[in-house]
Amino acid sequence: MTSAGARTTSLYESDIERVVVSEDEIRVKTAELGKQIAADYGEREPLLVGVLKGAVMFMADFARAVPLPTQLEFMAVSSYGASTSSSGVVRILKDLDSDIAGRHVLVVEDIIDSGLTLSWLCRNLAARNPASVEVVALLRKPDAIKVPVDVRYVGFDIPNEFVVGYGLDYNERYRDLPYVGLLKPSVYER
Ligand SMILES: O=P(O)(O)OC[C@H]1O[C@H](OP(=O)(O)OP(=O)(O)O)[C@H](O)[C@@H]1O
Ligand code: HPA
Ligand SMILES: [Mg+2]
Repeated sequence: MTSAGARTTSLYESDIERVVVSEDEIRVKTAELGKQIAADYGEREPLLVGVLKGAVMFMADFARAVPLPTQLEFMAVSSYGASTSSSGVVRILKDLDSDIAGRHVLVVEDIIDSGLTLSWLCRNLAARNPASVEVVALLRKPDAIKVPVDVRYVGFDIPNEFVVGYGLDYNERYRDLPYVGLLKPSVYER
């Protein structure tokens, strides 16, 4: 029987130039980050804040890779819309369901590109009086950063190219691709 991952891969194959971070690399790194964070937090119970929609796959896998009791919250923000570059204007589409005052907040993000989304979000969360705010991001583009963001945990530094998969979209497509891949420019130049 063909696995769901294999089916998704073959459906999108002609749109992907190359794999940037493979399924195996994501799995191994997520386990490493989970262990490291558990060691760093010790007795402190993190409140994971996943940033919808991009972080949904990483959040689901990461939450199960942290050998600590965690709680899950989600925020939805959008700065990209249907474009491949950030508008710089961040909108809250869905806010947290609970009060984070006194909590150890760990923001879970799929990617830091310009840094605009996270720098805005960290300021927004810090204003709610949490005990701490840290960030774990699966991907970061060091050459694209426009505003500095203090990120404690990063999975992979990647080149400054538009990638899709594992939660990351182009025009709401490819989020279900099981790896992170480089989208052929011909797809967004269509
Ligand atoms: O560092 P930046 O340049 O701000 O880019 C990173 C952000 O952009 C993407 O979200 P997007 O706004 O596209 O929403 P989505 O997660 O729903 O795709 C991504 O998921 C990050 O949240
Ligand atoms: O490279 C990217 N791909 C998809 N979504 C994104 N949001 C910021 N950067 C990216
Ligand atoms: Mg997006």
